[in-house]
Amino acid sequence: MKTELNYINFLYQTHSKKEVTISLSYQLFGQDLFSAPIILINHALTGNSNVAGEKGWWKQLVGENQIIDTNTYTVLCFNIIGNGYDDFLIDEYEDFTCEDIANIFLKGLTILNIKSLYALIGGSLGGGIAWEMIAKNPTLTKVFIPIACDFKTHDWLHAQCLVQKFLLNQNDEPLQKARIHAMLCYRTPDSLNVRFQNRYNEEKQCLESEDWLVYHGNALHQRYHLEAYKLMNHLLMNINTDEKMIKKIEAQIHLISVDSDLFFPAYEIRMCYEMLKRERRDVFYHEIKSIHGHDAFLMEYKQLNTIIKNIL
Ligand SMILES: CC(=O)SCCNC(=O)CCNC(=O)[C@H](O)C(C)(C)COP(=O)(O)OP(=O)(O)OC[C@H]1O[C@@H](n2cnc3c(N)ncnc32)[C@H](O)[C@@H]1OP(=O)(O)O
Ligand SMILES: N[C@@H](CCO)C(=O)O
Repeated sequence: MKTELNYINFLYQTHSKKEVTISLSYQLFGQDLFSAPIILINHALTGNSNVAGEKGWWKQLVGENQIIDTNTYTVLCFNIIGNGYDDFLIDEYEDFTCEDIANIFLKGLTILNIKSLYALIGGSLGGGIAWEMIAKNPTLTKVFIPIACDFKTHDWLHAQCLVQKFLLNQNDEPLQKARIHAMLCYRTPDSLNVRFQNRYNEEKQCLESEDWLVYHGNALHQRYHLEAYKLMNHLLMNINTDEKMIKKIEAQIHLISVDSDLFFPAYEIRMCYEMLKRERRDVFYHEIKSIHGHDAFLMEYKQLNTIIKNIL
């Protein structure tokens, strides 16, 4: 399996009219390019191009003999520029929109000479970027699987990202505090209450739920850059795919929601399904049942794997 980082360099003008030199990094897994069907996976908020293998963030889904089987497919994953995984960070993060990232990924595909994909899959923010990509190129892929995301950011998600922005722009442990707030949006009251049952950690003199939140704040602080988190939050806050264009998408579309997702509520994704269904036949809706909320797409692998196995 190939896991080294590769780079594509080009000039790009952002929607805000800034000329930037882009060094788009990516990883390939599985079969050699052009020898097998290509699946592009767009990573989620704090993910990266390392989707499979020992440290792969989606190794429960992608890899040898996994549902997205690298014995069968070429799996390609770009890093959202500025995510820091390739040591590249962006200070002026508000120069970029989700549409820019979609343009940059599409340009990357063109430079790699990839004219079409077998499947385009994205989770959360990665799914939002995938929506923007496919709206710009409706014939890009045969199968489109956006997971726990929608083609636009709705008000409640925008509001939570605004709180994230406030936390990220203050000086007292900005990344840790923002992550703690975000964890509450990725989960649900039931997820925490059922799991922790008000248990108290005598040694640490706090509730176990508090210790868990603090752990996740510190864990992200150790593995992630503040600048990258500001950018990802800004992108999540501004998914805004042109609704007229999504009706032109030619792919078979499989929308996957989580019934308890607070970020991208299942009813919003069902509304998108119903809108698309009025125009066409090959659109399908799947729902993960979980008490865990948005992060269920990183936890409920039995369900996710069954859904994706039946699609591919
Ligand atoms: C696309 C992407 O999301 S990128 C990468 C995947 N995402 C992340 O890593 C984001 C951060 N991680 C998470 O949100 C979660 O770990 C998930 C969604 C991957 C899994 O959630 P859960 O099943 O609830 O796992 P949980 O948060 O309890 O534990 C994860 C790890 O933290 C550790 N941990 C959790 N709470 C504590 C604590 N209070 N003290 C010490 N360690 C802790 C666990 O031991 C576990 O370690 P392990 O991975 O070495 O086994
Ligand atoms: N919890 C995941 C998904 C958020 O959408 C992450 O940190 O990337």
